[in-house]
Amino acid sequence: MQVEEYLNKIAESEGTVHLTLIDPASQTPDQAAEIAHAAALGGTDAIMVGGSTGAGGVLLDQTLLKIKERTDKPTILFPGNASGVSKHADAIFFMSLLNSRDINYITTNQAMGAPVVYKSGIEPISMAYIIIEPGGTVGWVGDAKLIPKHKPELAVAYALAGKYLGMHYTYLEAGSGADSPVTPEMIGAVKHVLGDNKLIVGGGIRDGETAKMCALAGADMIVTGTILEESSNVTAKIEELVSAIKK
Ligand SMILES: CC(C)=CCC/C(C)=C/CC/C(C)=C/CC/C(C)=C/COP(=O)(O)OP(=O)(O)O
Ligand SMILES: O=P(O)(O)OC[C@@H](O)CO
Ligand SMILES: [Mg+2]
Repeated sequence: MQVEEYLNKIAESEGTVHLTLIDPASQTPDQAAEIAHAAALGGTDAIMVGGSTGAGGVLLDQTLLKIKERTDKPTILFPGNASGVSKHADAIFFMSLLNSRDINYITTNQAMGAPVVYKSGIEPISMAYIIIEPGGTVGWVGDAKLIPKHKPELAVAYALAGKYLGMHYTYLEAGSGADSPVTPEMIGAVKHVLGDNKLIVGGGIRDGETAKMCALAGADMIVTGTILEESSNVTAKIEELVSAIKK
């Protein structure tokens, strides 16, 4: 089954998907594989692999190969640029940073990466990637015109643009390690206009309560990365997050 279909079925049947983000630049490939294995034991639905700086090439390939040895969960590339493409993944969030000022993050990296995706046969999942205040590393690297935290109507405008451009998924990104996630108001307003299109929320989600708030507000999928890099018991942390968001 295609990864996009797999994720949609979980969102529709279990309420919300949990996605584990692993940044290849944050640990060795073996350590990344252990995190992925522990996350799978905790009930995560898929493993996203990507980072905004230095997460491409051999390190990315090795990280994906080691993860594949330790879990059968699908691996989905979360690319920081065209070097974030690898044939060793199952799928790629083929994303455009819609509120970027820099064409390289709107279409150029995508055009440079597309032939590699085509040749590798990995599954592209189209995505509108929208950066919300504070934005973190990705907001700086992607030169985003940050959407104010308390202006849901601006996020709605970009989400609708992505939908009308044919992008299947919409990602509201507060930035890795953000001190607080996107607000429930913004999540609800965006999900309302998306209808069946899936909404992903990530950035600053550290516990089950916050994840539940995002899910109840309308998020179809929740991403956590930093908290797992910092956690001494990844399986327990994932169990906390998953039990909070599943029906
Ligand atoms: C589809 C293709 C081939 C490329 C898309 C390229 C785009 C649009 C990238 C968006 C901008 C960007 C830099 C995205 C990176 C996404 C990501 C992995 C963010 C998390 O970055 P971390 O490296 O974890 O942040 P910290 O360094 O703060 O932990
Ligand atoms: O690292 P955290 O804060 O969990 O954010 C996950 C993802 O949204 C980062 O791009
Ligand atoms: Mg990171």
